[in-house]
Amino acid sequence: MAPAFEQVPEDTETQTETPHNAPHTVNNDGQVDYKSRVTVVGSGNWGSVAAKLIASNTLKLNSFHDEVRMWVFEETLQSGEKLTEVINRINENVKYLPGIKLGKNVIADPDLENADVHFVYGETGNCAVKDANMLVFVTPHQFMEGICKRLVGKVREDAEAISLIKGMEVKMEGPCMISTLISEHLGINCSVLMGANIANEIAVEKFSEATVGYRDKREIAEQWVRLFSTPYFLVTPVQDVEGVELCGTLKNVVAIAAGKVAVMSKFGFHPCNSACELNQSYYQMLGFVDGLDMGNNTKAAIMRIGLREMIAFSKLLFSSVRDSTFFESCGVADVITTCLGGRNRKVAEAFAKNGGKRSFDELEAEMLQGQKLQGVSTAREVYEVLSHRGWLELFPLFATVHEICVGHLPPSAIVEHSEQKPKLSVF
Ligand SMILES: NC(=O)C1=CN([C@@H]2O[C@H](COP(=O)(O)OP(=O)(O)OC[C@H]3O[C@@H](n4cnc5c(N)ncnc54)[C@H](O)[C@@H]3O)[C@@H](O)[C@H]2O)C=CC1
Ligand SMILES: O=C(CO)COP(=O)(O)O
Repeated sequence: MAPAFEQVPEDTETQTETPHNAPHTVNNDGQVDYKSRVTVVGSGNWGSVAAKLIASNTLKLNSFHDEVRMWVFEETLQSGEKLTEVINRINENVKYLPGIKLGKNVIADPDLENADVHFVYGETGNCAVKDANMLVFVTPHQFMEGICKRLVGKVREDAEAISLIKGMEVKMEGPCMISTLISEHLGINCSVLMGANIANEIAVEKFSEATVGYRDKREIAEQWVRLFSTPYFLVTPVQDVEGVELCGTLKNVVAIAAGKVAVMSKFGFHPCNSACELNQSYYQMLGFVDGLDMGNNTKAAIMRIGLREMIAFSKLLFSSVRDSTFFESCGVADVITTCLGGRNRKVAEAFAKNGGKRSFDELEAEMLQGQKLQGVSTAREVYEVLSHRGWLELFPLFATVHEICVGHLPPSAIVEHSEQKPKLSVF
Protein backbone atom coordinates (compact mmCIF):
# COMPACT_ATOMS: atom_id res chain seq x y z
CA MET A 1 0.00 0.00 0.00
CA ALA A 2 1.36 3.43 -0.90
CA PRO A 3 1.66 5.57 2.23
CA ALA A 4 0.44 9.10 2.74
CA PHE A 5 3.18 11.70 3.18
CA GLU A 6 3.54 13.88 6.22
CA GLN A 7 1.95 17.29 5.94
CA VAL A 8 4.44 20.01 5.04
CA PRO A 9 3.58 23.47 6.39
CA GLU A 10 2.30 25.62 3.54
CA ASP A 11 4.35 28.62 2.54
CA THR A 12 1.74 31.35 2.58
CA GLU A 13 4.23 33.87 1.16
CA THR A 14 4.37 32.10 -2.15
CA GLN A 15 0.76 31.00 -2.53
CA THR A 16 -1.41 32.43 -5.27
CA GLU A 17 -5.16 32.80 -5.18
CA THR A 18 -7.32 30.07 -6.64
CA PRO A 19 -8.73 31.51 -9.87
CA HIS A 20 -12.55 31.61 -10.07
CA ASN A 21 -12.49 29.62 -13.29
CA ALA A 22 -10.21 26.93 -11.88
CA PRO A 23 -11.32 23.35 -12.45
CA HIS A 24 -13.07 22.03 -9.36
CA THR A 25 -14.62 18.83 -8.10
CA VAL A 26 -17.71 18.20 -6.00
CA ASN A 27 -17.32 15.66 -3.20
CA ASN A 28 -19.94 13.01 -2.39
CA ASP A 29 -21.18 15.20 0.44
CA GLY A 30 -21.72 18.07 -2.00
CA GLN A 31 -18.72 20.16 -0.95
CA VAL A 32 -16.93 22.01 -3.73
CA ASP A 33 -13.20 21.31 -3.86
CA TYR A 34 -11.36 23.93 -5.89
CA LYS A 35 -8.03 22.24 -5.34
CA SER A 36 -6.84 20.01 -8.14
CA ARG A 37 -5.36 16.60 -7.48
CA VAL A 38 -2.44 15.68 -9.72
CA THR A 39 -1.34 12.17 -10.66
CA VAL A 40 1.70 11.45 -12.79
CA VAL A 41 1.39 8.25 -14.84
CA GLY A 42 4.98 7.16 -15.41
CA SER A 43 8.16 7.29 -13.39
CA GLY A 44 11.12 6.93 -15.76
CA ASN A 45 13.87 9.49 -16.19
CA TRP A 46 11.64 12.37 -17.36
CA GLY A 47 8.60 11.10 -15.45
CA SER A 48 10.52 11.42 -12.18
CA VAL A 49 11.77 14.90 -13.02
CA ALA A 50 8.25 15.96 -14.02
CA ALA A 51 6.97 14.70 -10.65
CA LYS A 52 9.69 16.71 -8.89
CA LEU A 53 8.79 19.91 -10.79
CA ILE A 54 5.09 19.47 -10.13
CA ALA A 55 5.56 18.55 -6.47
CA SER A 56 7.59 21.70 -5.82
CA ASN A 57 4.68 23.73 -7.18
CA THR A 58 1.76 21.94 -5.54
CA LEU A 59 3.34 22.79 -2.17
CA LYS A 60 3.40 26.48 -3.08
CA LEU A 61 0.18 26.96 -5.01
CA ASN A 62 -3.19 27.10 -3.32
CA SER A 63 -5.09 25.66 -6.24
CA PHE A 64 -3.51 22.21 -5.93
CA HIS A 65 -3.53 19.53 -3.26
CA ASP A 66 0.04 19.09 -2.03
CA GLU A 67 0.28 15.38 -2.66
CA VAL A 68 1.39 14.19 -6.11
CA ARG A 69 0.76 10.52 -6.88
CA MET A 70 3.22 8.92 -9.25
CA TRP A 71 2.29 5.60 -10.85
CA VAL A 72 5.35 3.35 -10.99
CA PHE A 73 5.66 0.32 -13.26
CA GLU A 74 6.71 -1.91 -10.38
CA GLU A 75 9.98 -3.76 -10.50
CA THR A 76 12.24 -5.54 -8.05
CA LEU A 77 15.67 -4.01 -7.63
CA GLN A 78 18.90 -6.00 -7.31
CA SER A 79 18.66 -5.42 -3.56
CA GLY A 80 15.42 -7.42 -3.59
CA GLU A 81 13.36 -4.36 -2.65
CA LYS A 82 10.44 -3.05 -4.67
CA LEU A 83 11.12 0.19 -6.53
CA THR A 84 8.03 1.89 -5.07
CA GLU A 85 9.08 1.00 -1.53
CA VAL A 86 12.51 2.53 -2.04
CA ILE A 87 11.07 5.69 -3.63
CA ASN A 88 8.68 6.14 -0.73
CA ARG A 89 11.37 5.42 1.85
CA ILE A 90 14.18 7.64 0.58
CA ASN A 91 12.21 9.92 -1.74
CA GLU A 92 14.40 9.10 -4.69
CA ASN A 93 13.92 7.05 -7.86
CA VAL A 94 17.17 5.14 -7.48
CA LYS A 95 16.83 3.36 -10.81
CA TYR A 96 15.75 6.10 -13.23
CA LEU A 97 16.88 9.31 -11.50
CA PRO A 98 19.48 8.46 -8.87
CA GLY A 99 20.78 11.17 -6.58
CA ILE A 100 17.78 13.49 -6.90
CA LYS A 101 15.18 14.01 -4.17
CA LEU A 102 11.70 14.15 -5.64
CA GLY A 103 9.94 15.98 -2.80
CA LYS A 104 8.29 14.32 0.17
CA ASN A 105 4.87 14.97 -1.29
CA VAL A 106 5.55 12.61 -4.21
CA ILE A 107 3.96 9.25 -3.41
CA ALA A 108 4.98 6.29 -5.58
CA ASP A 109 2.05 3.98 -6.26
CA PRO A 110 2.33 0.64 -8.09
CA ASP A 111 -1.43 0.37 -8.50
CA LEU A 112 -2.52 2.03 -11.75
CA GLU A 113 -6.25 1.52 -11.75
CA ASN A 114 -7.32 0.93 -8.17
CA ALA A 115 -6.25 3.61 -5.77
CA ASP A 116 -5.45 2.62 -2.24
CA VAL A 117 -7.56 4.35 0.35
CA HIS A 118 -5.37 6.58 2.47
CA PHE A 119 -5.44 9.72 4.56
CA VAL A 120 -4.61 13.20 3.49
CA TYR A 121 -4.88 16.02 6.00
CA GLY A 122 -7.39 14.14 8.10
CA GLU A 123 -9.72 13.29 5.22
CA THR A 124 -10.34 9.82 3.91
CA GLY A 125 -10.32 9.42 0.17
CA ASN A 126 -8.99 7.77 -2.94
CA CYS A 127 -6.20 9.86 -4.32
CA ALA A 128 -4.51 8.09 -7.25
CA VAL A 129 -5.70 8.02 -10.89
CA LYS A 130 -9.25 7.46 -9.72
CA ASP A 131 -9.59 10.80 -7.94
CA ALA A 132 -7.14 12.91 -9.92
CA ASN A 133 -8.53 15.72 -11.97
CA MET A 134 -5.15 16.51 -13.54
CA LEU A 135 -3.43 13.52 -15.15
CA VAL A 136 0.13 13.81 -16.42
CA PHE A 137 1.10 11.01 -18.82
CA VAL A 138 4.84 10.41 -19.20
CA THR A 139 5.79 6.86 -20.15
CA PRO A 140 7.65 5.56 -23.21
CA HIS A 141 5.08 5.77 -26.01
CA GLN A 142 4.99 2.06 -26.79
CA PHE A 143 3.30 1.33 -23.44
CA MET A 144 0.55 3.91 -23.71
CA GLU A 145 -2.07 1.94 -25.60
CA GLY A 146 -1.99 -0.80 -22.96
CA ILE A 147 -2.11 1.77 -20.16
CA CYS A 148 -5.06 3.57 -21.78
CA LYS A 149 -6.98 0.31 -22.11
CA ARG A 150 -6.44 -0.41 -18.42
CA LEU A 151 -7.68 3.05 -17.51
CA VAL A 152 -10.95 3.01 -19.47
CA GLY A 153 -13.77 3.87 -17.07
CA LYS A 154 -11.28 4.46 -14.22
CA VAL A 155 -10.60 8.18 -14.52
CA ARG A 156 -12.87 11.11 -13.68
CA GLU A 157 -15.00 12.24 -16.59
CA ASP A 158 -14.02 15.85 -15.95
CA ALA A 159 -10.29 15.12 -15.64
CA GLU A 160 -7.83 17.07 -17.76
CA ALA A 161 -4.80 15.27 -19.17
CA ILE A 162 -1.44 16.35 -20.48
CA SER A 163 0.99 14.15 -22.39
CA LEU A 164 4.76 14.60 -22.09
CA ILE A 165 5.25 11.55 -24.33
CA LYS A 166 7.24 11.87 -27.54
CA GLY A 167 5.95 9.31 -30.02
CA MET A 168 2.93 8.14 -31.97
CA GLU A 169 1.00 5.01 -32.92
CA VAL A 170 0.19 3.95 -36.45
CA LYS A 171 -3.26 2.40 -36.93
CA MET A 172 -5.02 1.01 -39.99
CA GLU A 173 -6.66 4.41 -40.37
CA GLY A 174 -3.33 6.21 -40.21
CA PRO A 175 -1.13 7.87 -37.60
CA CYS A 176 -2.55 8.49 -34.14
CA MET A 177 -0.85 10.95 -31.81
CA ILE A 178 -0.53 9.86 -28.16
CA SER A 179 -2.71 12.77 -26.96
CA THR A 180 -5.45 11.52 -29.31
CA LEU A 181 -5.02 7.99 -28.02
CA ILE A 182 -5.53 9.28 -24.48
CA SER A 183 -8.52 11.44 -25.44
CA GLU A 184 -10.22 8.69 -27.42
CA HIS A 185 -9.76 5.92 -24.87
CA LEU A 186 -10.50 7.95 -21.78
CA GLY A 187 -12.95 10.51 -23.16
CA ILE A 188 -11.02 13.45 -21.73
CA ASN A 189 -9.29 16.51 -23.16
CA CYS A 190 -5.52 16.12 -23.53
CA SER A 191 -2.94 18.88 -23.90
CA VAL A 192 0.78 18.25 -24.48
CA LEU A 193 4.05 19.52 -23.02
CA MET A 194 7.18 19.18 -25.17
CA GLY A 195 10.47 21.05 -25.39
CA ALA A 196 14.23 21.02 -25.19
CA ASN A 197 14.08 19.05 -22.00
CA ILE A 198 16.89 16.64 -21.30
CA ALA A 199 15.61 15.35 -18.00
CA ASN A 200 18.92 15.05 -16.16
CA GLU A 201 19.64 18.75 -16.73
CA ILE A 202 16.25 19.86 -15.40
CA ALA A 203 16.70 17.53 -12.45
CA VAL A 204 19.67 19.62 -11.31
CA GLU A 205 17.71 22.81 -12.02
CA LYS A 206 19.59 24.05 -15.08
CA PHE A 207 17.47 26.58 -16.97
CA SER A 208 15.21 25.11 -19.67
CA GLU A 209 12.14 26.10 -21.66
CA ALA A 210 9.11 24.07 -22.66
CA THR A 211 5.97 24.48 -24.74
CA VAL A 212 2.43 23.54 -23.74
CA GLY A 213 0.23 22.75 -26.75
CA TYR A 214 -3.49 23.17 -26.07
CA ARG A 215 -6.60 22.73 -28.17
CA ASP A 216 -9.07 25.47 -27.26
CA LYS A 217 -9.35 26.06 -23.52
CA ARG A 218 -6.82 28.74 -22.67
CA GLU A 219 -7.60 28.52 -18.92
CA ILE A 220 -6.63 24.85 -18.92
CA ALA A 221 -3.33 25.66 -20.63
CA GLU A 222 -2.69 28.31 -17.97
CA GLN A 223 -3.37 25.77 -15.24
CA TRP A 224 -0.74 23.44 -16.77
CA VAL A 225 1.71 26.32 -17.12
CA ARG A 226 1.24 27.15 -13.40
CA LEU A 227 1.72 23.52 -12.44
CA PHE A 228 5.03 23.10 -14.31
CA SER A 229 6.68 26.54 -14.24
CA THR A 230 9.60 27.28 -11.96
CA PRO A 231 12.29 29.96 -12.17
CA TYR A 232 14.46 27.41 -14.01
CA PHE A 233 11.66 25.89 -16.15
CA LEU A 234 9.92 28.43 -18.36
CA VAL A 235 6.72 27.19 -19.98
CA THR A 236 4.92 28.90 -22.88
CA PRO A 237 1.44 27.93 -24.11
CA VAL A 238 0.60 27.72 -27.81
CA GLN A 239 -2.72 26.74 -29.36
CA ASP A 240 -1.40 23.93 -31.56
CA VAL A 241 -1.53 20.46 -29.99
CA GLU A 242 -0.62 18.61 -33.19
CA GLY A 243 2.26 20.91 -34.07
CA VAL A 244 3.81 20.73 -30.61
CA GLU A 245 3.37 16.96 -30.33
CA LEU A 246 4.71 16.23 -33.80
CA CYS A 247 7.79 18.32 -33.04
CA GLY A 248 8.50 16.24 -29.93
CA THR A 249 7.86 13.01 -31.81
CA LEU A 250 9.77 13.63 -35.02
CA LYS A 251 12.89 15.21 -33.57
CA ASN A 252 13.81 11.78 -32.16
CA VAL A 253 14.19 10.48 -35.72
CA VAL A 254 16.46 13.42 -36.56
CA ALA A 255 18.52 12.64 -33.44
CA ILE A 256 19.15 9.10 -34.68
CA ALA A 257 20.46 10.59 -37.92
CA ALA A 258 22.67 12.99 -35.98
CA GLY A 259 24.18 10.16 -33.97
CA LYS A 260 25.22 8.37 -37.11
CA VAL A 261 26.75 11.50 -38.56
CA ALA A 262 28.79 12.04 -35.42
CA VAL A 263 30.58 8.79 -36.08
CA MET A 264 31.00 9.12 -39.82
CA SER A 265 32.69 12.46 -39.50
CA LYS A 266 35.06 11.08 -36.89
CA PHE A 267 36.13 8.45 -39.40
CA GLY A 268 36.62 11.03 -42.13
CA PHE A 269 33.52 10.23 -44.11
CA HIS A 270 33.48 11.82 -47.58
CA PRO A 271 29.99 12.27 -48.92
CA CYS A 272 29.40 12.33 -52.66
CA ASN A 273 29.41 15.81 -54.14
CA SER A 274 26.82 15.68 -56.89
CA ALA A 275 25.17 18.90 -58.02
CA CYS A 276 22.09 20.29 -56.33
CA GLU A 277 20.98 23.89 -56.85
CA LEU A 278 18.67 23.98 -53.85
CA ASN A 279 21.14 22.59 -51.35
CA GLN A 280 24.42 23.96 -52.61
CA SER A 281 25.55 25.19 -49.20
CA TYR A 282 24.77 21.83 -47.69
CA TYR A 283 27.01 20.08 -50.20
CA GLN A 284 29.81 22.51 -49.54
CA MET A 285 29.64 21.81 -45.82
CA LEU A 286 29.80 18.11 -46.48
CA GLY A 287 32.83 18.65 -48.68
CA PHE A 288 34.96 19.60 -45.67
CA VAL A 289 36.94 16.63 -44.52
CA ASP A 290 38.35 15.27 -41.30
CA GLY A 291 38.62 18.50 -39.32
CA LEU A 292 37.22 18.72 -35.84
CA ASP A 293 34.63 21.22 -36.98
CA MET A 294 33.34 19.04 -39.74
CA GLY A 295 31.31 16.96 -37.32
CA ASN A 296 29.41 20.01 -36.13
CA ASN A 297 28.75 21.34 -39.62
CA THR A 298 27.54 17.99 -40.87
CA LYS A 299 25.36 17.53 -37.85
CA ALA A 300 23.94 21.02 -38.33
CA ALA A 301 23.11 20.13 -41.93
CA ILE A 302 21.28 17.02 -40.76
CA MET A 303 19.41 19.08 -38.17
CA ARG A 304 18.34 21.59 -40.83
CA ILE A 305 17.16 18.93 -43.25
CA GLY A 306 15.51 17.07 -40.38
CA LEU A 307 13.67 20.21 -39.26
CA ARG A 308 12.53 20.80 -42.82
CA GLU A 309 11.14 17.27 -43.01
CA MET A 310 9.49 17.70 -39.60
CA ILE A 311 7.69 20.81 -40.82
CA ALA A 312 6.61 19.25 -44.10
CA PHE A 313 5.44 15.98 -42.51
CA SER A 314 3.50 17.81 -39.77
CA LYS A 315 1.77 20.10 -42.25
CA LEU A 316 0.86 17.27 -44.59
CA LEU A 317 -0.74 15.40 -41.71
CA PHE A 318 -2.44 18.42 -40.10
CA SER A 319 -2.97 21.58 -42.12
CA SER A 320 -3.69 23.42 -38.85
CA VAL A 321 -0.06 23.16 -37.72
CA ARG A 322 1.48 26.62 -37.34
CA ASP A 323 4.89 27.67 -38.67
CA SER A 324 5.57 29.60 -35.47
CA THR A 325 5.38 26.38 -33.41
CA PHE A 326 8.68 25.21 -34.93
CA PHE A 327 10.40 28.24 -33.39
CA GLU A 328 9.20 27.42 -29.89
CA SER A 329 11.18 25.27 -27.47
CA CYS A 330 9.36 22.16 -28.76
CA GLY A 331 10.69 22.78 -32.28
CA VAL A 332 14.14 23.92 -33.23
CA ALA A 333 15.42 23.97 -29.63
CA ASP A 334 14.47 20.35 -29.02
CA VAL A 335 16.07 19.28 -32.30
CA ILE A 336 19.31 20.92 -31.20
CA THR A 337 19.43 19.60 -27.64
CA THR A 338 18.49 16.05 -28.60
CA CYS A 339 20.97 15.94 -31.48
CA LEU A 340 23.67 17.16 -29.10
CA GLY A 341 22.93 15.39 -25.85
CA GLY A 342 20.03 12.96 -26.09
CA ARG A 343 19.86 9.21 -25.59
CA ASN A 344 18.72 8.59 -29.17
CA ARG A 345 21.83 10.32 -30.49
CA LYS A 346 24.10 8.48 -28.08
CA VAL A 347 22.83 5.00 -28.92
CA ALA A 348 22.75 5.76 -32.67
CA GLU A 349 26.40 6.74 -32.41
CA ALA A 350 27.22 3.38 -30.84
CA PHE A 351 25.16 1.64 -33.53
CA ALA A 352 27.14 3.35 -36.30
CA LYS A 353 30.47 2.71 -34.54
CA ASN A 354 29.63 -0.98 -34.56
CA GLY A 355 28.80 -0.75 -38.28
CA GLY A 356 25.20 -1.74 -37.55
CA LYS A 357 26.34 -5.17 -36.32
CA ARG A 358 24.80 -4.77 -32.86
CA SER A 359 21.08 -4.11 -32.78
CA PHE A 360 19.48 -1.06 -31.23
CA ASP A 361 17.66 -3.29 -28.74
CA GLU A 362 20.94 -4.76 -27.53
CA LEU A 363 22.63 -1.36 -27.30
CA GLU A 364 19.63 0.21 -25.57
CA ALA A 365 19.59 -2.49 -22.90
CA GLU A 366 23.36 -2.18 -22.36
CA MET A 367 23.66 1.60 -22.44
CA LEU A 368 20.41 2.86 -20.92
CA GLN A 369 19.75 0.40 -18.05
CA GLY A 370 16.00 0.27 -18.42
CA GLN A 371 15.43 3.67 -20.04
CA LYS A 372 13.85 3.50 -23.46
CA LEU A 373 14.65 4.96 -26.88
CA GLN A 374 11.78 6.44 -28.82
CA GLY A 375 13.51 7.32 -32.09
CA VAL A 376 13.93 3.85 -33.58
CA SER A 377 10.27 2.86 -33.23
CA THR A 378 9.17 6.36 -34.29
CA ALA A 379 11.31 6.03 -37.44
CA ARG A 380 9.48 2.78 -38.19
CA GLU A 381 6.09 4.39 -37.55
CA VAL A 382 6.93 7.39 -39.73
CA TYR A 383 8.19 5.02 -42.45
CA GLU A 384 4.88 3.14 -42.38
CA VAL A 385 3.00 6.41 -42.91
CA LEU A 386 5.37 7.46 -45.71
CA SER A 387 5.15 4.18 -47.58
CA HIS A 388 1.38 3.91 -47.12
CA ARG A 389 0.86 7.40 -48.54
CA GLY A 390 3.48 7.18 -51.29
CA TRP A 391 5.63 9.88 -49.70
CA LEU A 392 8.90 7.94 -49.24
CA GLU A 393 10.82 9.93 -51.83
CA LEU A 394 9.69 13.21 -50.34
CA PHE A 395 11.29 12.48 -46.98
CA PRO A 396 14.75 11.04 -47.70
CA LEU A 397 16.14 11.63 -44.22
CA PHE A 398 13.21 10.05 -42.34
CA ALA A 399 13.07 7.11 -44.77
CA THR A 400 16.82 6.50 -44.63
CA VAL A 401 16.96 6.53 -40.82
CA HIS A 402 14.52 3.62 -40.73
CA GLU A 403 16.28 1.72 -43.52
CA ILE A 404 19.54 1.99 -41.58
CA CYS A 405 17.94 0.98 -38.28
CA VAL A 406 16.61 -2.26 -39.81
CA GLY A 407 19.89 -3.03 -41.60
CA HIS A 408 18.76 -2.42 -45.17
CA LEU A 409 21.30 0.38 -45.63
CA PRO A 410 24.70 1.07 -44.05
CA PRO A 411 24.98 3.99 -41.57
CA SER A 412 26.89 6.02 -44.18
CA ALA A 413 23.70 6.20 -46.27
CA ILE A 414 22.37 8.91 -43.97
CA VAL A 415 24.25 11.67 -45.76
CA GLU A 416 24.13 10.27 -49.30
CA HIS A 417 20.38 9.73 -49.18
CA SER A 418 19.33 12.71 -47.10
CA GLU A 419 20.81 15.12 -49.60
CA GLN A 420 18.35 14.21 -52.34
CA LYS A 421 16.54 17.25 -53.61
CA PRO A 422 13.10 17.43 -52.00
CA LYS A 423 10.21 17.56 -54.45
CA LEU A 424 7.40 19.01 -52.41
CA SER A 425 6.21 22.60 -52.37
CA VAL A 426 5.71 22.41 -48.58
CA PHE A 427 9.48 22.18 -48.23
N1 LIG B 1 14.31 11.41 -20.49
C1 LIG B 1 14.25 12.59 -21.10
O1 LIG B 1 15.21 13.37 -21.10
C2 LIG B 1 12.99 13.00 -21.78
C3 LIG B 1 12.01 12.10 -22.15
N2 LIG B 1 10.88 12.53 -22.77
C4 LIG B 1 9.83 11.59 -23.17
O2 LIG B 1 9.12 11.17 -22.03
C5 LIG B 1 8.61 9.84 -22.22
C6 LIG B 1 9.00 8.99 -21.04
O3 LIG B 1 10.41 8.96 -20.97
P1 LIG B 1 11.19 8.70 -19.60
O4 LIG B 1 10.41 9.19 -18.43
O5 LIG B 1 12.55 9.25 -19.80
O6 LIG B 1 11.20 7.11 -19.51
P2 LIG B 1 12.46 6.13 -19.57
O7 LIG B 1 13.09 6.13 -20.88
O8 LIG B 1 13.30 6.37 -18.39
O9 LIG B 1 11.66 4.72 -19.56
C7 LIG B 1 11.62 3.81 -18.61
C8 LIG B 1 10.23 3.75 -17.98
O10 LIG B 1 9.41 2.79 -18.65
C9 LIG B 1 8.81 1.98 -17.65
N3 LIG B 1 8.41 0.70 -18.20
C10 LIG B 1 9.19 -0.35 -18.56
N4 LIG B 1 8.41 -1.35 -19.01
C11 LIG B 1 7.13 -0.92 -18.96
C12 LIG B 1 5.88 -1.49 -19.31
N5 LIG B 1 5.78 -2.71 -19.82
N6 LIG B 1 4.75 -0.75 -19.11
C13 LIG B 1 4.83 0.50 -18.64
N7 LIG B 1 5.99 1.10 -18.28
C14 LIG B 1 7.12 0.39 -18.45
C15 LIG B 1 9.88 1.87 -16.61
O11 LIG B 1 9.37 1.44 -15.39
C16 LIG B 1 10.35 3.32 -16.54
O12 LIG B 1 9.51 4.08 -15.72
C17 LIG B 1 9.19 9.38 -23.58
O13 LIG B 1 8.22 9.54 -24.58
C18 LIG B 1 10.35 10.32 -23.83
O14 LIG B 1 10.60 10.55 -25.20
C19 LIG B 1 10.65 13.83 -23.03
C20 LIG B 1 11.57 14.78 -22.66
C21 LIG B 1 12.82 14.43 -22.04
O1 LIG C 1 13.31 14.51 -25.54
C1 LIG C 1 14.39 14.71 -25.05
C2 LIG C 1 14.94 16.06 -24.83
O2 LIG C 1 13.98 17.06 -25.06
C3 LIG C 1 15.26 13.57 -24.68
O3 LIG C 1 15.69 12.94 -25.83
P1 LIG C 1 16.32 11.48 -25.73
O4 LIG C 1 15.17 10.52 -25.49
O5 LIG C 1 17.00 11.25 -27.03
O6 LIG C 1 17.27 11.51 -24.57
